[in-house]
Amino acid sequence: MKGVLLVNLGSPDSTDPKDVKKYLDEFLMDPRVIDVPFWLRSFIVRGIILNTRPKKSAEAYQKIWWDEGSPLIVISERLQKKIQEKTTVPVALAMRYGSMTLKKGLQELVDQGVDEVLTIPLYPQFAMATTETIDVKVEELKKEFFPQLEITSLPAFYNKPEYIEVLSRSIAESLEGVDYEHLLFSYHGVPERHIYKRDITKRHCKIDGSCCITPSPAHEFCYRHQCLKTTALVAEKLNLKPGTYSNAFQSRLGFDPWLKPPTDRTIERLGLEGTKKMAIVTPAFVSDCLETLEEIAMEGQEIFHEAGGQEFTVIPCLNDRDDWAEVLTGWIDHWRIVDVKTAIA
Ligand SMILES: C=CC1=C(C)c2cc3[nH]c(cc4nc(cc5[nH]c(cc1n2)c(C)c5CCC(=O)O)C(CCC(=O)O)=C4C)c(C)c3C=C
Ligand SMILES: [Fe+2]
Ligand SMILES: [Fe+2]
Repeated sequence: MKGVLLVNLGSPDSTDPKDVKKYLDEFLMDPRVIDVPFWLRSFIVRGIILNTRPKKSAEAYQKIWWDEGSPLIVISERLQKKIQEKTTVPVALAMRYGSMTLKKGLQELVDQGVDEVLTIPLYPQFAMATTETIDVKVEELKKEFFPQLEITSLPAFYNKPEYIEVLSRSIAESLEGVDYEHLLFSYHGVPERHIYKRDITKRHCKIDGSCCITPSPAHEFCYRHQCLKTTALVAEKLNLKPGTYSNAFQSRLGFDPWLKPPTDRTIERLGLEGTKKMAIVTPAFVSDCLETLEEIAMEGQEIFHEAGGQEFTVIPCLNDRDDWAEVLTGWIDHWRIVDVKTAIA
C-alpha cells in the first residue's frame, strides 16, 4: 500500500531557551546546514552560537508562538489534515528536526500497512540544508529501520505550473486593493559555498549576473537559480513590470559570504530611496514561521518605517490554503496512479 510523508523543518518543543537550545543544536550540527568538518562545526555551534543564540531566538519565538504551539507545526498539521480529507492514501507529517521525527512519521505509515512511501519535502526550491538533508536522513532511516520500504522523494517544485499558479493567486489576492510601489521576493539565504558545492557541472555557477539565467544541468540543484526562476515565473503570470519587483535573501548566520542582496539592507535601501509602500512575499517557505512572522513581518516592517517607508504589506505563505492542498493532493494522486516522475512533470 502507498502512503505519503509530508516533511517540514521543525521547531523547538516550546519557547523555553532550553528547548530552543536543544533544537538549534540538532539543526545546526547537521553537516548539510553548517557544512564544515565536525570539529569546526562543534566549535562554532557548541562553543559560540549556542552560548548566546538560544536566549535571543527564544525571545523571538515568544513573539510569534500560538496557543496551539509553533505556527510552522500547527500550519503543517492543518495542511496534512486537509490533504488527508482529499486523498485515500495515508498521509503522515514529520519534521527534519525536533520531536516530530522522520522515524516516527515513517513508523506511523508502516503501522497503517504502507510499504511504498512518497516523501514530500515542503520546500519549493532545492537546497543542501533542506531537501537534501531530508532525503539523506530518510535513506539512512530506511537502511537502519525500514529496509522493506520503497521510498521516493518529490523533487523541488519551484517551477511547476500548479505551484506557480497558486503562489501567484495568493499574491494577487493579498495585493488586491493594496497600493504598492515595490514587491520584494525574500528567500531564505544560504552560504554561497552551498551553491558551488552542488554545481554538478563543477564550473557553471559563478553567482554572477548571468549563470542562473543561462540554461545548465546545474540548475537542478542550484538554489539561487530556482529562487530567481520562481520569481520570474510569478512576475510573468502577474504581469509585473520590470523595476517594480526584486529578489533578496534573508536570515544570514555567520561570517561567510551568503547569497545577496540581504533582505534587511534591501528593505532599508528601498525606504531610504523614497519608496513609501512596499509589499513582501517569502516563497522559500510554504508555511509561516519564525522567519516570516518575526524577521519579516516585525523586524522588516520596523526597518522600513525607520528608513522612511509607510506601508509594509506582508503576503502570507501558502499555509493551508485550499488550492495549495488541492495541488499537493493532485501530485499525490498522480503518483498513486502513475509515478512521481510524471506527477509534477
Ligand atoms: C547555517 C545556517 C542556516 C541555513 C543554511 C539555513 C537554511 C535554510 N533554512 C530554511 C528554513 C527555515 N529556517 C528557519 C530557522 C532557522 N534557520 C537557521 C539557520 C539556517 N538556515 C536558524 C539558526 C534558525 C532558527 C531560528 C533562529 O535562531 O533564527 C525556519 C523557521 C523555523 C520555525 O520554527 O519557525 C525555517 C522555516 C530554508 C528554506 C533554508 C535554505 C534554503
Ligand atoms: Fe533557516
Ligand atoms: Fe547560477
